[in-house]
Formats: sequence, structure tokens, C-alpha cells
Amino acid sequence: MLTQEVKELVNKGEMLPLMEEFYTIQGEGYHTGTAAYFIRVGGCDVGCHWCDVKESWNADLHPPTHVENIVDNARKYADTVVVTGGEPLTWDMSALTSKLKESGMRIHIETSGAYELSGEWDWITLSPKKTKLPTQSVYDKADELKVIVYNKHDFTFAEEQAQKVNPDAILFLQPEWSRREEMTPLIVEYVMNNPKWRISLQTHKYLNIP
Ligand SMILES: C[S@@+](CC[C@H](N)C(=O)[O-])C[C@H]1O[C@@H](n2cnc3c(N)ncnc32)[C@H](O)[C@@H]1O
Ligand SMILES: Nc1nc2[nH]cc(C(=O)O)c2c(=O)[nH]1
Ligand code: SF4
Ligand SMILES: [Mg+2]
Repeated sequence: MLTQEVKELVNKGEMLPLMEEFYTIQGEGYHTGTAAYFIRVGGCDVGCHWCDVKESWNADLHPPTHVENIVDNARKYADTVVVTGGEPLTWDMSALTSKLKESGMRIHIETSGAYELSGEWDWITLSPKKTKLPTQSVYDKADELKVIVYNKHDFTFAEEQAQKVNPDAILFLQPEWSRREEMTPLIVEYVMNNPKWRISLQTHKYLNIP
């Protein structure tokens, strides 16, 4: 059982349920191929049936960790951090991002946008989900929109989301991993016919790295 004191620190974002941290290469989206330290925060209730990190969903399984300790670790490895999850915006990201900034780090977030934006970010990757649509605050600030393509209807969903995001966001279509053989050729054709879109692949899975 968590003490009341720990619960309050988690509510304030001064502690976060930390699932894992790892130094790797950003596999997806605009920054594909660049080294970054990943901080994976537990807790998500969006419920994507194809989610590749379902172990992250239950926040209670991941130890509440002081953000100072997360930052002290991260700064040893890299100058760019990617905060992911789980759904990081489940929590108040202000304390984590202000401490990362004090350490001079560049900070990126991977989010479904299902909750209001908190924290200060150098790069926001929005990957919207039909089951819990993004909040306006995240549409307004997203640097890239990355829509996962599981079936043909997801092209329609992608166009709807592109209408909602700010006009400067860079647009990506990414095949859902288990459907990549069927969907990748359709995405290739779609991007050639609709060149405002780009392809994003989960390159870390092809490289067998985290
Ligand atoms: C695990 S999520 C965590 C961050 C946040 N909850 C979100 O969905 O953006 C990280 C990224 O992986 C993508 N993703 C998750 N499962 C996937 C799968 N099976 N195939 C392709 N992309 C996937 C998500 O859409 C998101 O862009
Ligand atoms: N290498 C690597 N790149 C990633 N980009 C987004 C990821 C995520 O799970 O948020 C991810 C991940 O899990 N690994
Ligand atoms: S929002 Fe992200 S972490 Fe949550 S279930 Fe969907 S892909 Fe997984
Ligand atoms: Mg991943």
C-alpha cells in the first residue's frame, strides 16, 4: 500500500510511477535514428487493443519514483529525453520537465493527447486514439501527428485528425506492428497519392533494439 504522503507526491507530479528507463535510438517519427534516453511512465486507461506495452497500463505495478532521481539518472546518458508510457499526460509533467530543463536537456513526449497538456516540451508527438480523443491543448501544440494504421478506416481517421491539429504539425502514418504486412503497402500508396503525409516505421523493432 502507498502511504498518503506518496500518493500526494504522485498527485503533484513530484513522484511518478516509473516502469523503465533505457538509452536507445528513437525508432519512430520525425526524430527516427537519433539517440535518446527513454523514460517510460506507468498508467494508461486509453485501452488500445493492439498496444505494444500493455504491462504499462496499471500504474500500481510501477514504483513511485522521485523526479529528481529520474533526472539524475537520465543526464548521465544523453542530452535528449523521450518521456513515454503508458500515457504520460495521466500525470502532471511540470516537475519532471522543469527539472530536466534545469539540467539542460532537450525533452520530447510521446502522447495520445487524451489528457490536458502539462509540462514544457521541445517536441510533442501526438498519436491520437479513437477511444479517447485528444484534448485541444495537445492538438494546438503538437509538433508531429503520428496516426497508427490498423485497418483501412484509419486513413479516414487520420484525415479527420489532420484537420484538428495545428497546421505546422508534420503528418505521419505508422503501420500497426501486427498488421504491417497488410497495411504497409496501402500506406505507401496512400502517401504517394497524398504527399502531405510521410511514413513512420517502428525501426527499433526491425533493428532488435529497445
Ligand atoms: C506505447 S505508446 C505510449 C505513449 C502514448 N500512450 C501514446 O499512445 O502515444 C508509444 C507509441 O507507440 C505507438 N504504438 C503502440 N502500439 C503500437 C503497435 N502495436 N504498432 C504500432 N505503433 C504502436 C503508439 O501509437 C505511440 O505512438
Ligand atoms: N526505440 C524506441 N523508439 C520509440 N519511439 C517511441 C516509443 C514508445 O514506446 O513510446 C519507442 C520505443 O519503445 N523504442
Ligand atoms: S494510449 Fe498509448 S500506452 Fe495507452 S493503450 Fe494506447 S498505445 Fe498503449
Ligand atoms: Mg514503443
